[in-house]
Formats: sequence, structure tokens, C-alpha cells
Amino acid sequence: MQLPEPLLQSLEGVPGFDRDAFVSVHQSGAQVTSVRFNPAKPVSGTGGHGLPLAGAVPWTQHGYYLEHRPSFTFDPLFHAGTYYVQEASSMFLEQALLQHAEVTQPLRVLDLCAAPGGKSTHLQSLISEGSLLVSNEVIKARAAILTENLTKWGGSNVVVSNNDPAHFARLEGFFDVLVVDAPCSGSGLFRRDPEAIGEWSPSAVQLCQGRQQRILADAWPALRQDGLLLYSTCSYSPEEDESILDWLMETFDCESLPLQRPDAGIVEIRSPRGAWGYRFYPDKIKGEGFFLAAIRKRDAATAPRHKVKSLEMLSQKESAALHRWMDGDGLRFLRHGQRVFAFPEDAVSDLVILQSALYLQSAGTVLGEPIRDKLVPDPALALSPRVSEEVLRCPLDYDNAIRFLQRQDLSLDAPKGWQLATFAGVALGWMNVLPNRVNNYYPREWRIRAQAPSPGPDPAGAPEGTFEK
Ligand SMILES: C[S@@+](CC[C@H](N)C(=O)[O-])C[C@H]1O[C@@H](n2cnc3c(N)ncnc32)[C@H](O)[C@@H]1O
Repeated sequence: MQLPEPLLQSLEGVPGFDRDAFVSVHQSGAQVTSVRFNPAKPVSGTGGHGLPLAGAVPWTQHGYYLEHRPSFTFDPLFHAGTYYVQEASSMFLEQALLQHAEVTQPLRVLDLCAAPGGKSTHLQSLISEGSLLVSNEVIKARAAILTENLTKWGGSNVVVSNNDPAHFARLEGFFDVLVVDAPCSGSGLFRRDPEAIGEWSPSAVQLCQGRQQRILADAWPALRQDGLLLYSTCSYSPEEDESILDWLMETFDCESLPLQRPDAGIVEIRSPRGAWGYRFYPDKIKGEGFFLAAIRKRDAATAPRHKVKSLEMLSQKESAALHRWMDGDGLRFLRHGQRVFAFPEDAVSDLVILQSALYLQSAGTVLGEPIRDKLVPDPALALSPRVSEEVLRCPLDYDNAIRFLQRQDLSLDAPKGWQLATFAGVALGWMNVLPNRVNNYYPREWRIRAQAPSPGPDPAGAPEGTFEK
């Protein structure tokens, strides 16, 4: 692996940069794989997840390294949203949130650059049920992947939007926490993705810096006074890290916040204007290149009055019928078009504002489409940890679970009607058992398309739909 010489030269003198160790860790071919478990979907069956765990990630509660990289595509528990494959350094976000936000209180959190959903699934696990996460992605195709990953994660307190950062100016002072995991020149991921080296150049770094400033300037008004900004990149370049912190300090009234580090390998820096930032180098910690900083907004933001369209609530009778399908404690059932969905009761007024200001891709948990007195259940309901205990469950063995996820026909001896297909006690999706056949309702766009790998671990990694920082 040939790292760009201009990159190495630009890092000379940057705190924590050790040229020889840095080059050598990139040339070693070593790969680090890590996952973060979903606390809302514990797996208790024999052997649990069966993943080859190799110790905890020191800066997060639910993150673990793996001894090697298994084929996630052919693990039903991956599709069930019981864990997310996430780069370890990125999980440091948890420390920043826990140290500087009141996560036990209801929070409105905006994850502005969210696809494919690593930070958003993490944030969802850290905030309270009555909090609200708005997970935004500007690129439409990527917003669809984000929705899929968040649907599988299962939280009802999430809204996915597909907006340009500039649109958030309509929500002045609305959010308590703003996460900007900015698009960047990507040098931090060179070890994992050597092909990205070819796309790197000093001018790409400049271009990214300009874009990062625009994104931050556009979203800044949406953060309330005393709200928390978490800024991160996977770039080593000071132009995208320290210089952005200095630009924030010069442009806005804000205060930089220090973080406690549970691992001495994380390098604490002070920018020329004194802002704190945290650098991750693969030769110093077990993870990829990453940068994170926490900033408190000081200037005032006034909450504007919104012209709002109301939402259609279900009647008590309609809602009562839905409790057979979902534990609705603390949730409100609402109608959108033909479908009904569940949303945290305390956040319904926020949703009314959001739908007036943004282009929403999804909100809460879709239960399905009521037809006469019956419900055609939605995949999101199957993947919600709140799906009712009353719903019939059909445990599948491994081979049938894979057939189900490939959307193939199944031949099973099961009672008639809607059933949750489960594996190791965790729901995968819906089947409708008819007298002469079983209809597989796994979404076509989510199905496994890859060929099954040969038995045994797959150190090179099998093709898969979801893996990112
Ligand atoms: C580093 S990735 C986000 C990764 C994500 N936070 C995660 O943890 O999985 C940056 C995201 O910003 C989006 N993006 C690109 N250009 C953008 C822009 N001008 N404004 C906002 N987002 C942008 C990209 O599509 C990409 O999804």
C-alpha cells in the first residue's frame, strides 16, 4: 500500500503522527473488525450470537472486536438488527454524548449526515424512549439504506429525512444535539479501503473543507442555545479537523468541550485557537483513523412559530385493535395514507413540526395497512422490539432462516395466519401461512442476493449490504 506522499508530509508535526508506525500499520495488511450490539434486541439462545468475539471496545458499552471477519450476509441475526457492523473508533461518539448531554432527559437529536446509519443506530441506543432522533441523509439512494438499517434496528423514536442541510434553517433552535459526521477526504479508512487512496489529493481536502463549513453553517441555526454539536470526520488532514474547529470558534459564539478518554492511545489535541479534539490513529489504537470534537453553542436561537399541518390520530377503538399487534405503552397510533404507524406520545407535536419543514422518508414504526377489521402487517412491525407477545411466532432453523431472508418458498408445518419468522428467538419478518402454502413477506429489496459462502469463517469478508463507519 503506497500512501500519498503529500498526505504524509502534511501530517508532519501533527500531534500523535508517527510516520514510521503509521506507514507500517498501513503496510501490515492487518484488518480490525468490530460490531456494536443492539441493547433493545438481546439474543439469549444457545451460543448467543455465535460471533467470534475478541474483547470489548474500551470506549463504548456494547461494542466488541471480532477475531476475524465472518460472513455477515449469511448471519440471520445481522438482518434481524441485533448488531451493527461498525468501525471501532467511530464508537467514541458515545463518550461525547454521555459526557456532555443529559441522555436520561427527552432530547431532540439531529444526525445530519447519517447514511448508512452507524452513528444513528448508536445514538438511538443511547437516548431515552421519549427522545427523538432525526436521521437525515441528503442523497436519496443512501437515505433508503439508512431507512432499512434503522427499521431493522427497531426504535420507534426515529424519523428519517432526506433533506439538504440548508433546509434545517426552518427549524431554528429545535435540536438539543447536532451530530455532523461530515463527508470528508477519507484518509482514515485507507487501511481498510486501499482503493480510496487513488481518489485522495490535496485539492480534494480543500474541497471537503469548504463543504464541511457550508454544512455546519447551514445546520447551526437548528441547534438551540447551549445545545451540543458533535463534529467528526474520518480524515487525518488538519484542514478538515483542527481548522474546522477554529473556523467554528471564529464564526460562531461557542465553547469547545474536553472529553475524558478511556484509552491512552486516543490523542488529545488543542487547535491553534485552543479547541479540544480527539485523533485516532491505527498505530495507536485498535481501530481506523477518526477525529471527533464536542462544541457547546452559546449564541441564542429563537424558536420560530411554525405553520403546521396536523396529523391524523386513530380513534380509541381503532387504537385498541392495534394493541393486539404492538405494545403501545407511551406510543400514539397515527395514520399516514393507507398505513398506520406508532410514534412516541410525547414527541407527536415535534413530528407535526418536522413534517411541515422537511421531506420525511419514514417516522416511527409502521404497523401496516388496515383492511376492513384486519391488519396487513408491515416489515417494520416485525422488526420492532415492541411487537406484541400475542403474535404467533414460528421458530426457523438456520437453513430455513436463510431461505426466508432470500425470499424463497418455505414448506413448514405451522398454524394458519400471520406468523413472525424467528431465528434464535429474534424476529426476521412476516410469513402468512395458508392451507396449501406459506407466503413469504420478506421485503424484496432487502433479500439476500449473494451466493452462500463455503462453510467456515471467511477472513476476506463476503459481499454484504451494510458496512460502514
Ligand atoms: C461520513 S458519511 C456518514 C456516515 C454515517 N454518519 C455513519 O455513521 O454511518 C457522510 C455522509 O454525508 C453525506 N453527504 C455528502 N455530501 C453532503 C452534503 N453536501 N451535505 C450533507 N451531507 C452530505 C454523504 O452522502 C454521506 O452519507
